[in-house]
Parts: sequence; structure tokens; C-alpha cells
Amino acid sequence: MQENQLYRKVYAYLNSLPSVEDSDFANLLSSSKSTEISLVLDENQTIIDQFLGARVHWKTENCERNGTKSLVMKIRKNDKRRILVPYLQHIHQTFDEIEQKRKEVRLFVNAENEPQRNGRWRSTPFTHPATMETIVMDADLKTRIKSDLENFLKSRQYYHRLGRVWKRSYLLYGSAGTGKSTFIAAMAKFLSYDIYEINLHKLQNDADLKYLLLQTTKKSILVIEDLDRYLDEKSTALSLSGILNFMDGIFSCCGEERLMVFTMNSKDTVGACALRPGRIDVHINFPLCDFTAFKVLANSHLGLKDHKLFQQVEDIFQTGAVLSPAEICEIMISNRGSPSRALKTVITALQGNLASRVGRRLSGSGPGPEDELDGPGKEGQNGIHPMKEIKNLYGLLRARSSRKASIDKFDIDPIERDNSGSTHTHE
Ligand SMILES: Nc1ncnc2c1ncn2[C@@H]1O[C@H](COP(=O)(O)OP(=O)(O)OP(=O)(O)O)[C@@H](O)[C@H]1O
Repeated sequence: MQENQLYRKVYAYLNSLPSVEDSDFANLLSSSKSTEISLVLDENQTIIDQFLGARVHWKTENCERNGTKSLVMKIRKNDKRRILVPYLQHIHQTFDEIEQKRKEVRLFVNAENEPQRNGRWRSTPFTHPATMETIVMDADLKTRIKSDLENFLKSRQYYHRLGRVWKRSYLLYGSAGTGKSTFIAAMAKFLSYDIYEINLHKLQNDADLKYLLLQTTKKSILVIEDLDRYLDEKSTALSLSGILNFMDGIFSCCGEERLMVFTMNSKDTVGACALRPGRIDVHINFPLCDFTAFKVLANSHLGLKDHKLFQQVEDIFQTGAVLSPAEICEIMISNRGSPSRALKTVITALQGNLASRVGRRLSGSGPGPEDELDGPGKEGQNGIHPMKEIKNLYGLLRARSSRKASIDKFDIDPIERDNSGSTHTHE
């Protein structure tokens, strides 16, 4: 016998109501996730719901004659006309939300084109532990991105009214190890969306990419990592227009209600047309670690809210020394048994970075990483002349190396969060 979808939806909806917990006859069931316990209504139970000021009575009934189960709804006559349709719509919507939360997030990757295989995607449960909470980024920016994603989820009607496909695309850009991939994992968790990660190297031509796209489902995030490399190197069998069409062409419309996320290390090497609005809606910069982000990492990785060495770390950050969050995380994880040693190792690594930057500048061996100081004759990033800046940096290096790092005690004081990071988002 075919399952009645409306019964299934209403039943799931009723079991999600807080009033089920107050019922004398609710059953405890363990759900598909081993740690979760859910409450479900017993047979012949009545449950009361409130909607738009009306009371709705539901009763679970079991027909002994043919063994079928039913749900009987009672509403006052006066309320019926007013609330029935919106109430049923509300049930549908709530059910979709319940299903979405319950859904196991999966990661799909495209495989080589093997004719004997049925379809090109291979999938596995996506169990990455990153969440929006574990991502270290400017707090303001994080809030804005979360509300952008939440608004997207609720915007079906809005997009349709505008005649636009219900999709949104994000560019995450920044140096290696700044958290772009981790952020995608957090987005998928936040939305309960599957991830489809596309490796363009495995595709043979533009049509192949379109075919892959047709095999994706809605409520998903399509990801192309290192887009700049693909656009720049001409390293794939795809044409530039094939990739650009994938981003916003007619095929990108199939299976709406989804995000496209592209990552790259720098926007500088990519032509403006690839990044124009419409093709990519939101650009998010992932910066290297600054002192504010360092403090957040020290708190989460080492349990430190403050430490005497923090001042030294701050000083060296102010000279322009840089490390990626990934590098700092790694140092902290390896030295988590000794916070002081972890901080000293961070300081040494920052000094090493500073020394190599100064060395590169003095030897004139060209620009370093993208955040490098400006070229000779120009002002540096702090508005200081480069030669003067080098002198300052050397002074600081000497002073730091002669300073005895001897602190083993730390205070646990709350530190006010400085939200003036350099991250930004724009549309
Ligand atoms: N902003 C961040 N917040 C929390 N963890 C971070 C952050 N940045 C980096 N990490 C940590 O560093 C590691 C590497 O980060 P991730 O792979 O996300 O960087 P990426 O920017 O995608 O690098 P790449 O450009 O090389 O792919 C991860 O294990 C992650 O835990």
C-alpha cells in the first residue's frame, strides 16, 4: 500500500510540537542518529496546537478493522475558513525543515568518466566537524554571512517573483591555510546541504561539465576549489567560456535552491569578467592571522584568554609578520600540553617569517607573497618608507631575540574582542 504523504507530514509535524513533551502518553524512540532520542505520540492521543490564534485538536486513531492509522483534526467552525489553508501550508513547511535537519549531509565528488559505471558522482557521508562556531573570522562578518544564508533559505518566492533562479554564488579568496575549505564544510552543516565538489581535471570537455551539473540535486553546494588555477593555467580540457557558462549559464539553473562556491588564493590573476556580479554574488576575503584571530585561536586551542607573551606576539604582528591560521593552529595543536611553549613557537615562527621577508627585500629577490611590502621607492603598507621599515624590523628582531622568554604563568581575564578586522563581504 502506498504511504499517504500528508499523514506522514502531519505525523512528523505533530511529533515536533513542544506539547508532545507534556503528553502523558508519548513514547521514547531512538532515532537513526545513535545519540538522538525522539518523542512520538501514542495511539488514541489528543494533542492541541495553536495557529493564528486558533486552537487545533488532533487525535491519533487506530482502526481495528483494517489496521489503518489516522489523524483526526478538529477546528472551530469559525476558524476553519480563516486558518485551514495557511495551517496546512505551515505543516508542509515545518515538515520540510524537519527533514532538512534530519538529513545526513553527503559529500559527492566526480569520478573519471567510466562508461561501465552508472553516473559520475561518488558520494560518502560528510562528517567534517567544522561549524560556523569553530571558524575563526571577524564576528561581524560571520553574523552577516549567516544571515545572508538564512535569508537565502527563505527567499524562494522572492527569487521567483523577480524571475531569477533561486541560487546564490560565493567567492572565498585568501592565501593557503586561511580556512576557505573549512568554511565550506561549515556552510554545508549550517544549511544541511550536500556538497558536490567538482574536479575539472577529470572532465573531458564542456559538455561533460553540463552533464555533471544535470546529475546534481537541489539543496546542495556546488564547489570548485582553486578556480583561479583553472582559469589561469588552461590546465583542463574545458574552454574558458565552458567554465563561465557553468557559473551562470542556462545549465546552472537546473536544480535550483543551491549555492555555488568558488575558492581562489588571489583575485588579482583573474579577469574581472569571471568575477562580475551575477556570476559571483558575494566575495569573502579570508585573511592571514592577525592578533585578534590569534587570541581566538589561543583561547580555543590552548584555553588561554590572556598570557604575558601576548604582548610580544602583538608587537611582532604589528611589524607585518604573518602566518596563516593553519600554521598557527598546527603549532598550537602540537604544543597543546604547554601553552608557553606553544606561544614561544608562534613567536619564533613569526620572527622567521619577518626575517625572510626582510631578507627577500634586501636581496631584491622580487615580491614575496601577495601581502608583501610594496616595491622600492614606494611607501610600504604602513605608509613608511621601505628602508626605514627594514631598519625598524631589524631593530625589533634584535630586541626580541635578546629578550628572555621566561613566562610560565598566565592570567585568565576576559579580553574585549576587537572587531575591526580586515575581512569584508560585499555583493
Ligand atoms: N579561519 C579559520 N578558522 C578555523 N580554523 C582554520 C581557519 N583557517 C585555517 N584553519 C585550520 O587550518 C587548516 C587548513 O585550513 P583550510 O584547508 O580550510 O584552508 P584553505 O584556505 O582552504 O587552504 P587552501 O587554499 O590551501 O586550500 C584546517 O584544518 C583548519 O582547521
